[in-house]
Amino acid sequence: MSGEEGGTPLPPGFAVRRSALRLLDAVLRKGLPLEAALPSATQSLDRADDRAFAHAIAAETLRRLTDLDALIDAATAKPLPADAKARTALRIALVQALALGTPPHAAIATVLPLVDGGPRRLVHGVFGATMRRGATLPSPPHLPDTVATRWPAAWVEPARAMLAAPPPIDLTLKPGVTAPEGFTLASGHVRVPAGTAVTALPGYEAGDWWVQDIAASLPARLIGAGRGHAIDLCAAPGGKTMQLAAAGWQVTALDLDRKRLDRLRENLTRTRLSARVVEANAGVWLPDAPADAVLLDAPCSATGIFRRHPDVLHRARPRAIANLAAQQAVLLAHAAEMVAPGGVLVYAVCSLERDEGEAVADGFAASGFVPEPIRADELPDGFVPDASGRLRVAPGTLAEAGGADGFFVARWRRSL
Ligand SMILES: C[S@@+](CC[C@H](N)C(=O)[O-])C[C@H]1O[C@@H](n2cnc3c(N)ncnc32)[C@H](O)[C@@H]1O
Repeated sequence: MSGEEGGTPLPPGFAVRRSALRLLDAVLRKGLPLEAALPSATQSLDRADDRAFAHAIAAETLRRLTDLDALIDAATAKPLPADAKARTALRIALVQALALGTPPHAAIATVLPLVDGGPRRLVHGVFGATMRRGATLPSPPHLPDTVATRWPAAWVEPARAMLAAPPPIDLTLKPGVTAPEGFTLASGHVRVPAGTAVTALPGYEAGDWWVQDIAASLPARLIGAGRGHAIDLCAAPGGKTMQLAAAGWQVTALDLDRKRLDRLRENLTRTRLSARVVEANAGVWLPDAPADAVLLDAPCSATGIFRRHPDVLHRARPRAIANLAAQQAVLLAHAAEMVAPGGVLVYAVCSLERDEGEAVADGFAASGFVPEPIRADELPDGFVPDASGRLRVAPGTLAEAGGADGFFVARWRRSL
């Protein structure tokens, strides 16, 4: 037994489920990223494997939330409120029994102490009825209705398929290094299978490469090689900074998050690359002299990385997207002030939301800037610019090779 509550012994494993419930509460009620909620939601768990299991339960629940809720709603006469503790407890019990291989008796016994009285009887009854009728979870999972109706219809089935499969891991290589064994989608790139322990791969200690989805490597690829000054705005943890430094630029890497900048510095140290690191707000800071290239990888809803972080599908609500879009427009206008005549400006977001991508680029109107259309021959096979020379990486891209994160990239040149 793992303790007592009100004189009743608690079953082993209860504390893990309580942490999973706290994680789901943090994401679904408070709108926090799952990763950010981990330290406080799992602080009562001493063992790393318990913390990892609580994380896995919460992540799988978020991946399958729409289908879990459909099972719960099918078994309740009156729908439970979205934020009812009984609904969250049921989600945790059902996801374990139907997706994570936990024996049903353990799945229910470990969540029942999360709820009292009537709700406890309800959780017990709904779980039992659902299991007795042999319910299963569909594969691939369904997207939340809000997302499925907001995204273009053609994205929905490819996105569901992406949600079903663990994503492969992409490595960006420093020029001239010997690549670890893997599949190559572009020059300077290797794809290794999902779940690979990357720190054990050859070249990790030597800093020959870093983890970066192929789509995330495109904004810096579209700046190319150069000898001048490049400013990487919103740079941490430094994937694009390392690309630019490896491509010959003198890089200024700026971010306002000190902890993420520490990770950027660690990444530079491991890869033996260099950049000037600045802790500042990209909406306020200005360089001493304008730069030859400015890359703005703006803060966004991150819906493009939903297959690694399914919480984004539930946190990207319309108001949050509108607020981010307003912030992105301000940051882009300020970034333009940092570009020297003749220099290049690249805007990128790992978002699948039109409002954060195409609409922000449409609204950019700094004088002296002309669009520099992205050409198909600048992109790895499988990526195609749109008719106006901007790049939308949508669900379904590279589907046969394991997919790619969602991204939007636009490019301008300062003519004067
Ligand atoms: C999409 S992530 C950047 C990923 C990074 N470019 C890379 O390739 O590794 C967005 C970053 O923006 C930073 N950020 C958010 N608002 C900012 C602001 N106003 N000024 C500077 N950095 C900001 C966040 O701390 C976060 O590190």
